[in-house]
Amino acid sequence: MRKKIVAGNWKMNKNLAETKTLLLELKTKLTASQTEIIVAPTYTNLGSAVEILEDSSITVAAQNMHQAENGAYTGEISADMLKSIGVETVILGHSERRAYFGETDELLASKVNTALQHDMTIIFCFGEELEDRKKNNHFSVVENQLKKGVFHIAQENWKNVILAYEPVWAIGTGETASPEQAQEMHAFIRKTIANTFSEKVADKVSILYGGSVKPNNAEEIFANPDVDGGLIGGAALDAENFAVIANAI
Ligand SMILES: O=C[C@H](O)COP(=O)(O)O
Repeated sequence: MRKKIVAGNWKMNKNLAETKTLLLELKTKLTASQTEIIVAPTYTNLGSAVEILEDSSITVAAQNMHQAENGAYTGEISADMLKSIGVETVILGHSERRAYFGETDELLASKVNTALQHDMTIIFCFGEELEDRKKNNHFSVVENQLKKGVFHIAQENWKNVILAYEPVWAIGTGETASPEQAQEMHAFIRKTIANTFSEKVADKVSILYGGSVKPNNAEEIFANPDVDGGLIGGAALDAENFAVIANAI
């Protein structure tokens, strides 16, 4: 049985006080959830988030990390730093990191390696742009991102991998992939993993959908057999909305 996961990527939102308020609201609203819940506040609030969620089943992820162990990389955060405050999961490859911070497939492969060497769980994001879909290139773009970003991972390390398919045209736009488009792509991803590794790896890996998931569309997206949950942006910033989405699986 694959894990069902709903993760909230808070991006650059919520100061410390706001973070504490939202986390306390989530703790009260999500007590009965069977789904694995992950929240990714900004770096400055990760330590507080870990403390606040200590007695709950909600876990904390970082939104990014550097590939080096340590050194002269002003402004960067290492895997060891994250682990030292109790953060065991990291989002890598988000389209905003790729687009605004020049993160390439090669750089991401290196971050993936570092995170896995530290026994962290990665939420690896990828997805095509609107132009790719219009030209019917979306399958090859996604396959290429997977090949370059995660297909070098040793079979035994796939237990620490969560994939997040996020079509760039659906992120923060209010436009979402239709349930059919999401299922079609997720099935393609799973088949590609089965062909590259094994049916067992493909069956086990959770593939999340991200891109304008809201309380009113979560259920139909999550109902697809190859959609194992969601990576939620805007709607994760409100406890009520996030709880509805988390309970929609
Ligand atoms: O990481 C989350 C995704 O970028 C989705 O964001 P969104 O739900 O605001 O479209």
